[in-house]
Amino acid sequence: MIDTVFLNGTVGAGKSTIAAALSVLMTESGRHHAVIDLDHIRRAWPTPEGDRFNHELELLNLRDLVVNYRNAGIEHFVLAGVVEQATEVPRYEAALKSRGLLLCRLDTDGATLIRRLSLRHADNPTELAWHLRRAGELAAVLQRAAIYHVVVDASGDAPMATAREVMHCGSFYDQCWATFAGKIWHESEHHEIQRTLFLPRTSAMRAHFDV
Ligand SMILES: Nc1ncnc2c1ncn2[C@@H]1O[C@H](COP(=O)(O)OS(=O)(=O)O)[C@@H](OP(=O)(O)O)[C@H]1O
Ligand SMILES: Nc1ncnc2c1ncn2[C@@H]1O[C@H](COP(=O)(O)OP(=O)(O)O)[C@@H](O)[C@H]1O
Repeated sequence: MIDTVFLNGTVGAGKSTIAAALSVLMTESGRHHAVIDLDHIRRAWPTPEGDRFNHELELLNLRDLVVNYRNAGIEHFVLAGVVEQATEVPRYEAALKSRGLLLCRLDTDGATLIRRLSLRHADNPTELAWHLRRAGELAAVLQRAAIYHVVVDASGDAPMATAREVMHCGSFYDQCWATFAGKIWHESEHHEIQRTLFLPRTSAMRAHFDV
């Protein structure tokens, strides 16, 4: 059973924005949940050598936060962050004590990414240049790694619509989680499974998750 949605994606893809929109949907459907923006719990300086994004500190912080959230009755988590390698997924699951983590990659087209980042970093050209460069670099890394359960297009201007699409996908995977035991599909397998399993998605998901 899925209790966590991890929004993965390149810099500026819309992870934080869609996480906030998912929180609205989860509130409306009565799910006790917490949103954790992983950027916020790894921001510290200096960073250890060989871990420029403070990944290890992020996982330690996550583990401790989750204890508090769970003690407070939280059962579902929405994470916004970056997973570059499949080997990191079980580490997140362990930190969260998750019974099912849906890894959702948000894809945003290049022109939209540039527009969003240019707005977000309008006051700092150095920051803008860093984020634009890293956005392209990380998008390529994530494409190559091809680790996800679902990919959702986040180029649109309506975050709630994108969040609904994520929820629909989550519902679909919830229904076949026992069969696939959370397996993350690589690109080739994914297309095969999409052909056979994505067909009942619309009606099954809508019935379950529509808000
Ligand atoms: N591997 C990996 N792990 C974590 N984060 C990653 C990674 N690669 C890139 N990013 C993205 O880098 C962006 C820079 O983060 P910050 O501006 O917070 O700077 S800093 O990391 O604190 O120095 C920030 O971009 P945004 O997603 O736009 O916020 C991070 O998400
Ligand atoms: N659907 C959207 N429509 C319009 N602007 C968006 C949308 N999604 C994100 N943005 C804007 O784009 C920028 C990057 O989004 P953000 O959620 O911060 O991405 P990430 O967390 O992946 O870096 C932000 O300034 C945000 O307000």
